[in-house]
Amino acid sequence: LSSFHHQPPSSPHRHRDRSHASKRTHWHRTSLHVSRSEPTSSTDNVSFQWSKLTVPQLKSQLKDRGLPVSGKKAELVQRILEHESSTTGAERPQNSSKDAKRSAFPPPKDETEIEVVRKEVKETLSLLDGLKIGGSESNTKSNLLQDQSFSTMSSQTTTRQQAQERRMMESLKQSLKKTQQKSTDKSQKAAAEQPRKLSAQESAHAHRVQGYTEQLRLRPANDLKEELLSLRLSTKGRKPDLVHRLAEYLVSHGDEALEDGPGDIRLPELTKSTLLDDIEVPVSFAGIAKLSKTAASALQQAFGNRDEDPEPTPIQLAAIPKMFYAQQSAILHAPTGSGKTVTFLLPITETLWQEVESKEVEVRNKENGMALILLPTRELAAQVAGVATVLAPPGMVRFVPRPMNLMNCWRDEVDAGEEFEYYETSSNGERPTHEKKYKPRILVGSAKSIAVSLFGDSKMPGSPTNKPQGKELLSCVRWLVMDEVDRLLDVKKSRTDKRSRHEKPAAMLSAAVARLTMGRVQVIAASATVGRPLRRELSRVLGLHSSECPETIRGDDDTSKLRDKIKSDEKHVGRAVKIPSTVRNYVLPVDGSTAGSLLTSAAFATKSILQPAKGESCSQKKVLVVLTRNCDIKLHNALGALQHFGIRPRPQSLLDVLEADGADRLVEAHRKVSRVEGVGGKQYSNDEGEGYLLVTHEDNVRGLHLDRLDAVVVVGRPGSPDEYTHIAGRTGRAGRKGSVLNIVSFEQAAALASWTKMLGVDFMPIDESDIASVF
Ligand SMILES: Nc1ncnc2c1ncn2[C@@H]1O[C@H](COP(=O)(O)OP(=O)(O)OP(=O)(O)O)[C@@H](O)[C@H]1O
Repeated sequence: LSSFHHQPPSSPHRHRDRSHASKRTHWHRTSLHVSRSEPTSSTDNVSFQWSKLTVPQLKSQLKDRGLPVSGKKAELVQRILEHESSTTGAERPQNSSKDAKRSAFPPPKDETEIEVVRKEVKETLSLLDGLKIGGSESNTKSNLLQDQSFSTMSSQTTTRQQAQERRMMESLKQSLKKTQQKSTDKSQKAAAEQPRKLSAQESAHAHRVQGYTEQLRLRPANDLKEELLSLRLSTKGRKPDLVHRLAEYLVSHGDEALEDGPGDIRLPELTKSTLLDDIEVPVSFAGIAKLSKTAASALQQAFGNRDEDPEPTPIQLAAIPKMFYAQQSAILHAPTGSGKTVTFLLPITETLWQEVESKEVEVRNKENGMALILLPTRELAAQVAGVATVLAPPGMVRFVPRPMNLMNCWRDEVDAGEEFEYYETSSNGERPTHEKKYKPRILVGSAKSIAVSLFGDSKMPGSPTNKPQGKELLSCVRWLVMDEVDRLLDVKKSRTDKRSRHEKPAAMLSAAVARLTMGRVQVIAASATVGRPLRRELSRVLGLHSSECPETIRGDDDTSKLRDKIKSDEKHVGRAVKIPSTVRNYVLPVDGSTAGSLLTSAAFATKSILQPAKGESCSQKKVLVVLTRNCDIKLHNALGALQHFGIRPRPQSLLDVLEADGADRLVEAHRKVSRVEGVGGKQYSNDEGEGYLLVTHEDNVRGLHLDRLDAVVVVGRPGSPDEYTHIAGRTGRAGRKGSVLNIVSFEQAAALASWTKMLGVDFMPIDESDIASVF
């Protein structure tokens, strides 16, 4: 033993020499066998041999030597080596059996060995378990695991057990080898079968699926699920499954599906109008809806000229047939000033004209179907009511300027009867017109006025309209229109945004209409800014599953190329609706972000824009100044400052201009500013050449049409890119040119520039001295 005390274990050729092992009664485990017959003097070899021991074995060795057992394996080995080398040279009582035992290559304790074996067995078993070896092995395993009381046995029993265990180990290893062999055989077989070549068609298919997969992988799983739902495909599985399912569908259903990029997967089957397939490509209003005489002449007068019929805008072309003939619900998504108002009004007014002219329809009052048109502001409601009045059968449009008893809409005029005759001073004031007038069928108002009229609010003890009558009224609704729908509903931009605790008036009204009509209502929503969150919210308030949300119909703004476009590609509809290309966007950065500095710059800039051209006594420009929420400037302060600078025409508040005492006067006043009278009837004299300067707040400009507006001066940065779209969209409407001048601080100018890509516009910096020449 003493000759071996510095010898580390040799390579563990287990059981090689059974007779030898059996002689060493205190060495039980093969893993620790050391061949005394092969001593080595090389230090490296010694270290190598020690390092072949497992950590528990090394620790046990250290313990035996009274050395610390902490540290990494290398440290343990090092510690033993150091100890061994120090003890080798040192004088020590060789005869002491205790020391001999300690310094000799250690006969480890039985327990340690047993622990080691147990660990090995466990590892092998788990390996086998992973390979799912059959019943006999698992039985062995359970037997083995049950038999765990090694440490308490006598050394003899332990030896016997260890021999038995060793045999089991051997058999387990054999099985392991066999299984491994089996699996390699299998994979070799599979590999041998593989080289079947894909046909050209199959590989093209695989290639296209791969292409789509790569694009779709970038989309969030929820978007993919939404698309799958809208296709009525299963949404089960993990994201790769969803991607593959969608990619397969897209490949088998045509490439148009991804024309707009994977960001907004649009599928031909869903966007294609089945109606348009049967109709010759229409380029006139008469082609897209059966026009009444009134509408035809109004549209001709407003949008046509002597030689040509009026052309519908892309959104009118895409949406009117679906809404009029197919009575389909829709979300109209088109740029500002693209004619969405006529798009949603025409299907309603033309259906009413048909009913009026039809002899079959007996009842011509609200029970036959009402239109409820909701707008975010009173002024916009007045504007829409003005257009509707021109297009609808006389008397059918009722504007709700403030909360009121809605039943008065009918009571005021006549208590009973289908229709009645009335005299109205014709618009040019020459002689009375003798016309039939019908009972109201179209209610137009701000969502708030109508909701308070029906449900009351915290300030009113009861609702102005009798509740059962209000319910009856809502159950008669056949068309529910929400213009500027993203403003009317509480649209959460992200899933983490919190919805306000109270429902918005439009949400309450739509939910009530959907409930009372049992979903038999044609919903038309419109805005220049429509996104997924809006569709989600709309589905929610209507009580629909997201797959049943009304189809989004889009129209781009290139009216001039309309005819060619439709002929070449009927299915294509532009994806992102952006600020019209006719609008130029300028930025005037201002030193300092205080209200005072912004206002002063705005006043100077407006004065420059309104400078009369050579030969003009006064400016003919039409300018709107919009005060954003974040500039924090009060309307009266802005008006005061502009007056102080002596700007001509005199600045006026937009709302004051539109404001009038009484509903009809409001509509009238609005007509004067907006020239919505252009749709039909006479032209109100708005002194073609005369310019104006209107000032208003960001919240009030949504949807308002100010005819021939040349420029919008935006003071401060609007709240969001969507808001900017709506503000800038007051100019450059219906194909006309327009300019927007943003008066912002340097920081805000940088923030504005970050919206460039999103809005699809270039913000051009401009110097104060260049404004007069550019505008
Ligand atoms: N087919 C047409 N041809 C020419 N002009 C049209 C046509 N249809 C509508 N217009 C005119 O375009 C202008 C803008 O229309 P409208 O107010 O409906 O825009 P909008 O799409 O509702 O815009 P916003 O999103 O700002 O509310 C109006 O003056 C309208 O009379």
